Amino acid sequence: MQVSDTLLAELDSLHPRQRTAVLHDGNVVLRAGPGSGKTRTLVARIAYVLQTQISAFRGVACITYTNAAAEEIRRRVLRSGVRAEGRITCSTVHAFCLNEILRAFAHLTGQSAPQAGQVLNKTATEALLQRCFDQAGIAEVLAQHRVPQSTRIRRALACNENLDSFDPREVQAARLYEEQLILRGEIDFEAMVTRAVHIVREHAHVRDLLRSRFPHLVVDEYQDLGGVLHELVLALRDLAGITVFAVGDTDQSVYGFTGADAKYLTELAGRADFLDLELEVNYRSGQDIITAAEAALGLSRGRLAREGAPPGDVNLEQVEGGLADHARVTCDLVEQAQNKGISPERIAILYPARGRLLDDVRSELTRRKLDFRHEGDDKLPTGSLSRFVQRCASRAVTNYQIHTASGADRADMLRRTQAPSLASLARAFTTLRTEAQLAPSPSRLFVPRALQLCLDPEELYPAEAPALAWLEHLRAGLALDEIAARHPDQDNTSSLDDLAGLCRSKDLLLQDLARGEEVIGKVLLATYHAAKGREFDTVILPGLLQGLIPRDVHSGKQWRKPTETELAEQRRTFYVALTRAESTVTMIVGPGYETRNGYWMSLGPSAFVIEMARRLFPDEQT
Ligand SMILES: Nc1ncnc2c1ncn2[C@@H]1O[C@H](COP(=O)(O)OP(=O)(O)OP(=O)(O)O)[C@@H](O)[C@H]1O
Repeated sequence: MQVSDTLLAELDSLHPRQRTAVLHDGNVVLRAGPGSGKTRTLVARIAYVLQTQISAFRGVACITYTNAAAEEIRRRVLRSGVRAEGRITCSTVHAFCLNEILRAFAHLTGQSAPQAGQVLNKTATEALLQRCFDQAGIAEVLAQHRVPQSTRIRRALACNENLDSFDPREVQAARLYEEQLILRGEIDFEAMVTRAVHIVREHAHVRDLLRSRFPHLVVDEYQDLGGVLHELVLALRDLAGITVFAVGDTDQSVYGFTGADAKYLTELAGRADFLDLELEVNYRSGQDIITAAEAALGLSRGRLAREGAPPGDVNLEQVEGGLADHARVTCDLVEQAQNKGISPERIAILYPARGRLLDDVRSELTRRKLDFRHEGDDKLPTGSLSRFVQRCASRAVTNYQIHTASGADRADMLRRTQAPSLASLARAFTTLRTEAQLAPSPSRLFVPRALQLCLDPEELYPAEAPALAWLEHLRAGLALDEIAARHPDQDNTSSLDDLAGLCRSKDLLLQDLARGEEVIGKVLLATYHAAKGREFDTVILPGLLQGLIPRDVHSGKQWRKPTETELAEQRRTFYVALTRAESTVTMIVGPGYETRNGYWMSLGPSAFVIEMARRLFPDEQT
């Protein structure tokens, strides 16, 4: 089979080791540091496999940590000139297990696929867990504060791991919870994976069907996925014979609190049937940034910047007062960067956790009229129906922009557009209807036609149009309420009403619904965790103060000092934040901070920054 020119050019531009990973005829583990091109290699691998290794009737399954990452990878594969629509299934592990295993094969295993409202949402999950906590006699802590811990226990149970380190009452609550799910015929996120593993292990014909549909499986951010996913990958590899391509970085493992463990990546890499490759070049950051980040991590990985890359700037700003000073300096730095011509979306302000620091930075940005987007504000409802609406909004905005552009720009915009295609929206719509067990549409053309009417630029819904009117149009045009009422995912049941409520109360514009669109022209304000996998020209890290990072951990009852393991994980999140920067990273330290209750904590700069400085400048007094 022939390789397209775009893919050939991409293969040519890769480092020989990246290329080896793409072309290897077998399982691969690619372990590499930040900015080393893991995602780029993964995208090239998917494109290469689709184009040359498998027939047009088969596809590649790609598992990512977030929906946003899944969408980004899908887009990048489509841009590589590969005819992949319908052949690439990019989703989170939960969506993969639910849609591609449980829903797809439930009927072959004597079980029924989840019915209306049987896939629990967050609120229902917490309520059920609370009942199990009550039954297990845990009165001193609310279950909603122990969800990550319960997840860890459930994962350990599913993998038959040692449970001695857990509170036996919480283990009992987790067991009760599992029993309740089965009794009630319900399923939640965690159970999707364990049940999928069970089905794959127990049913040979399911394995055969999975292998013929997806002879290749690609997994991103392997270090952040827990033991159950690892079991699934091993079952797909060893029992179903699916070829696996996994990428990850043990130094960027930051979800240990939910049971993720980088040891699974190491284990996979140690297997004889996997080619274990490492990449050493960091294509993102200058050498000074790389060296500083490794000093912060406390591990000398010896990674190198690409040849000829400027060294980058690593700055330390010291303020005299509290968090208001951090906010002021942060905004000064944003203004200076913008004055140098750096576009707002290439600047990120990253913070360790919500609290007064975030409040102060937010108010100062607003006061100075600096346009920013805080990830976490105005959160749109979760769930596949809400996501579908957002993707339609993205298409509608893009349609309008293309429609109103001049002839020459139009061709360029069509080439560069990241909005989902009509075909992929039609497919997502059909999937939603099928999942809701609604009759198929009257004709093959009905869906694209109905969608086109809702997204038609002649309707003149520009990016700045009020989102509510557009949403009502879409709801009616595609009878979305019918889906909401019958869909198994509780997340979908009220999401249309919730979306409409948000549009009304916050006067949202169409561009606010269009995923990704709103990032343009705005500085990003996000947590270290949310910045994972992304890159910016300039990164500003305010609030590097002892007590904020590293910070105490809430154990459900009270605050306590982090354990060694938790401390190491917090250090890795700081490392992740530092390594997002291409040219400049500025750390802001000071004598202390005031809490939301008004107490002054004078604990000085973060120990992570002090340790980093000591490693970088061993002869100087810090
Ligand atoms: N061979 C290469 N030549 C030039 N640039 C490259 C190469 N490989 C990757 N890059 C660029 O380096 C940057 C980082 O790549 P990518 O996001 O794939 O890295 P990553 O390993 O996934 O990073 P992280 O783990 O930090 O998320 C991107 O801008 C990418 O285009």
